[in-house]
Amino acid sequence: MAESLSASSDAKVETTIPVTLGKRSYEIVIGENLLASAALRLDDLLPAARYAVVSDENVAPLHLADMKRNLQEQGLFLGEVVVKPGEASKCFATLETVCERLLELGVERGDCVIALGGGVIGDLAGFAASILRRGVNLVQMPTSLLAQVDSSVGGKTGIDTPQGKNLIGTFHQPSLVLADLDVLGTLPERQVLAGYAEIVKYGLINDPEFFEWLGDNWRAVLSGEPEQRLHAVATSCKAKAAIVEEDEKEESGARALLNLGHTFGHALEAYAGFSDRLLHGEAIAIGMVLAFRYSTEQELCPVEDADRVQRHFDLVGLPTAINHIEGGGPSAGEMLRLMAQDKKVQAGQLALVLTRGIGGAYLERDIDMDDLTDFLKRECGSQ
Ligand SMILES: NC(=O)c1ccc[n+]([C@@H]2O[C@H](COP(=O)([O-])OP(=O)(O)OC[C@H]3O[C@@H](n4cnc5c(N)ncnc54)[C@H](O)[C@@H]3O)[C@@H](O)[C@H]2O)c1
Ligand SMILES: O=C(O)C(=O)C[C@@H](O)[C@H](O)[C@H](O)COP(=O)(O)O
Ligand SMILES: [Zn+2]
Repeated sequence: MAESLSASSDAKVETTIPVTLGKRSYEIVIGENLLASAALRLDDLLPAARYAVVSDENVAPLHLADMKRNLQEQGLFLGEVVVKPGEASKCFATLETVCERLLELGVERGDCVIALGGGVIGDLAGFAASILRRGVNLVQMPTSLLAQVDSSVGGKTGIDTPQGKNLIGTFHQPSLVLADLDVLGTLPERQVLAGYAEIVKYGLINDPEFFEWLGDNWRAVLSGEPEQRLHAVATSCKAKAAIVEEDEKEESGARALLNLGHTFGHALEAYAGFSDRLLHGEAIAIGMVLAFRYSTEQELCPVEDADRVQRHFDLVGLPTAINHIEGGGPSAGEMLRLMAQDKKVQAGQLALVLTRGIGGAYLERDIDMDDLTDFLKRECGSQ
């Protein structure tokens, strides 16, 4: 295991990963029992701040109490905003409710919003924090596997609109990420699998050894074996931190690699109405398989690699084809219309993260739209 583990005072393991971004640098702390002791860390980090927690109706009853009590004891707790769970909360209406409630609680410029939840809460509360009084502090306390390995790191915040995914948002880096592995114990199995898709993504982008390791250890990662879970979360966070450090605002193309599978996946999520019909991790599992299959058709990627990726997702129980979507998927035409909203589009030209094989992702701006249309007609099983 590559990450350095250190025993904290109560002999729990934890590892800290720095994200080095000049004045916006912060740490990702991954370990056990972190939420209960969060108040102490926060006091060291932002000594003058008070805290308002944004969470959802699933997470708050399970995981808010200890942290809230700690903060209350020190007179640092401003209050909580609890929204409905699920992707549908990443919308203007919920953003408005969250912002207004945070203002009513008296969150000031020097105060801090804590995002306690999955990626939906991280993106929504992060966005609210970035626009409230033109920007207040943010601490990410991710409670889903997906949020611990991806969404809590890197500063992308936002909401969805009917036009597409994450089309309204900001870059707003957190001051700290506290990924408490214990809280994953209450996460439903379907959500664990969805988070696993983003873990596999790091292997597929540029780390074939990690993909290999996941091939041997996926059961332990999914079932929550502490050593393997920690290794998977820490490897993912290190990989994401390195890319974000290189290209914080997705300008050079390096960060776009984190979008492997997402141009297809986001279009599928929009088609499914940003609902439980298709979770983000499920959509990007299908999207990554499509990116590999299209790369194979373009004679960029060995067919064995594309087959291996699909077999791995099939084996773990993630969807791997458009017709796996509950209720059916979009037509090729609908897919292309939704993909055209992707934020990587420049001068109307679609860009895709393609691959030369496992670990060989790259950003391709020269997409042959006839080839892509033919590919999608076959994948969608329709015009
Ligand atoms: N900002 C980024 O860089 C980034 C990266 C990846 C994904 N995302 C976004 O993240 C979102 C997906 O995140 P997600 O998969 O965490 O979804 P989510 O926030 O909807 O959480 C998944 C479900 O699990 C529940 N939950 C969360 N933690 C729990 C726990 N410990 N115990 C019990 N239930 C728990 C939630 O209430 C929800 O029902 C998408 O909107 C996606 O676009 C953002
Ligand atoms: O952090 C990034 O950069 C990513 O692309 C990570 C993705 O997993 C994540 O889903 C992100 O929200 C997608 O970003 P978007 O800019 O395509 O909306
Ligand atoms: Zn994603």
